[in-house]
Amino acid sequence: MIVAIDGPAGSGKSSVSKAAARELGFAYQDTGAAYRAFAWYCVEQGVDLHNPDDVTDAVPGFDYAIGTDPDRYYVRVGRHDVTDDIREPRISAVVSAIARVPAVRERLTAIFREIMASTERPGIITEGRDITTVVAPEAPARILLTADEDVRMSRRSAELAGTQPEHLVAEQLGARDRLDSQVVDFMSAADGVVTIDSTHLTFDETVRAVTDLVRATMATDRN
Ligand SMILES: Nc1ncnc2c1ncn2[C@@H]1O[C@H](COP(=O)(O)OP(=O)(O)O)[C@@H](O)[C@H]1O
Ligand SMILES: Nc1ccn([C@@H]2O[C@H](COP(=O)(O)OP(=O)(O)O)[C@@H](O)[C@H]2O)c(=O)n1
Repeated sequence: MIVAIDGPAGSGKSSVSKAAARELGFAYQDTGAAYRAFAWYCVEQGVDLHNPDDVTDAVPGFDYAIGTDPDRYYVRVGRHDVTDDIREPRISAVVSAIARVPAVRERLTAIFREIMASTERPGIITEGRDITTVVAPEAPARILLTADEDVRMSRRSAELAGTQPEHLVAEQLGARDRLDSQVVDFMSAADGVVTIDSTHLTFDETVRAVTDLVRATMATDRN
């Protein structure tokens, strides 16, 4: 059972997908982590992030691993555990530049599909920006998770509490969404994609909306 979830930054994709996967006994795949890990790798290698040819040349050397057990999340590049490093503002600030390079999207999409195909659990929730439209458009359950921009910004500020001034977090989030929107459309639901708007929902209510939809889809599939 493949569950695809897309949405803008701070809409709750990672936290909600992880909690829903835990409840359903599913695996959880965070695809944004792969883009962040590739950005980290390019920075380490001294690649000019704004030169698409240089970024493309870095693709074959990218050795990536991610934990898909919602209780054992990790992200590795080669021998390096980059789980925390990829969340740093210096990576958030440059990830959109590498995410627009076609060779990067092609390679990462292939990795995402391999991970979905090899899960040993009864299902996997994969979340990102283009999962419902490009990576797994055939998934039986496809969700666009949204929330009003000011709500998303204050949730992300709360997560980063104290590490960065609130206005900076909001500016970076808005700038990243604008850049990312030039490459994939994650603000409107494609045909057959169910929108869950969490603006007025609690976290638990949002998780419930996802698990209810997945269970209903599984019940329909059985009949
Ligand atoms: N109703 C809600 N739905 C989703 N997330 C919520 C909600 N209320 C609060 N949050 C918090 O907002 C944050 C969303 O961040 P995250 O899951 O990283 O989003 P994304 O992966 O889309 O960037 C989390 O800290 C989450 O706990
Ligand atoms: N399927 C995806 C997932 C992420 N991304 C890119 O990866 C970046 C980081 O994604 P993320 O999901 O970790 O970002 P947050 O929403 O958690 O802040 C995004 O800003 C996009 O540039 C993408 O292009 N396609």
